[in-house]
Amino acid sequence: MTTGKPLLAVRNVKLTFGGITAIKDVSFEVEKGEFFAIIGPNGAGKTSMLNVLNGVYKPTSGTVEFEGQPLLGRKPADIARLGIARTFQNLALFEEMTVLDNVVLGRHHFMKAGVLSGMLWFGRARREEYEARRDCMPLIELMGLSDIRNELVRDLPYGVKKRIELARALAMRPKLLLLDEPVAGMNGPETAELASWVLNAKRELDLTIIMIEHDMALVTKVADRVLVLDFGEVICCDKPSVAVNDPRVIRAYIGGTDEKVINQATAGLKEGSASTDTTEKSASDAKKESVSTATSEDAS
Ligand SMILES: Nc1ncnc2c1ncn2[C@@H]1O[C@H](COP(=O)(O)OP(=O)(O)OP(=O)(O)O)[C@@H](O)[C@H]1O
Repeated sequence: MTTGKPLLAVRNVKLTFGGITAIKDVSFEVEKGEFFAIIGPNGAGKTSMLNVLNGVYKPTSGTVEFEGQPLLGRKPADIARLGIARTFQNLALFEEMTVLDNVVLGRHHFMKAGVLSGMLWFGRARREEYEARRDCMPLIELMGLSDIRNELVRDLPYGVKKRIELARALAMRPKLLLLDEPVAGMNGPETAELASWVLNAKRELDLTIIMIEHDMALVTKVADRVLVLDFGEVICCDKPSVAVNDPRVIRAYIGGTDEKVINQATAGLKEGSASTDTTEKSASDAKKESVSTATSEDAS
């Protein structure tokens, strides 16, 4: 983690939809290199916040700065060009295209010829497409997708599809990666595996990450800090080990004050922070796998 100016500064952001206030006066900063999580009960304003950060929603008031530059008023594509990429809760891959083609799509906002002529494969588009494919190969290797790069996405398991989506976001060469519930719908081993790929990519590509996630076990394992929202307000912003002990956080999750229920909820929240062994081991395995893949491809 670095000191000095934050990579991202969100100040006094408010967002309303008609009579509904989704975000109320939210402020926080994210340092370069941080793994920052946003959690909170359903309807707390997490997705709305992510949509503000990548320009889909324009807040009613407040400011957002990325590397000292104002983000508000910019279109999502401009924000992507500045270095903020995003994955989605629901898979948004092209099932009838190959793994490589899907990842290359992440490069298209850098290309001048446009997606359609790129697909039709002529003129400048042909050269740009070739360069985009070449640029994506190290990422394909880093994400352990080399062996299946020419397979159709529709034939692949869900966990691999999530990894492809991650690779496509990385193809945008982001400085800040926004992850929207990356392990939603996954079981324990699938979650641990995807977490290892995310941590591997973060380390290798020097990324800063903001992740929305309901899985507290994952949050406590990977996040440096966690912002807890409830009804659009910040109720805690601290290390996961501190957040899971904060009575406001526990109350927000269980919606009551009964001592016995709070103790049970506390135990549940803390479970995730008990050990980091599985994720760290998997991350190191993932790294080894990607390095060995790259080595064997180089040799052939
Ligand atoms: N486009 C919209 N139009 C109207 N209301 C919206 C819109 N988007 C979000 N909201 C409202 O804003 C509030 C916050 O929603 P948001 O989706 O950001 O919460 P969340 O924390 O991401 O919830 P979940 O965990 O269920 O995804 C909710 O009351 C929601 O109904």
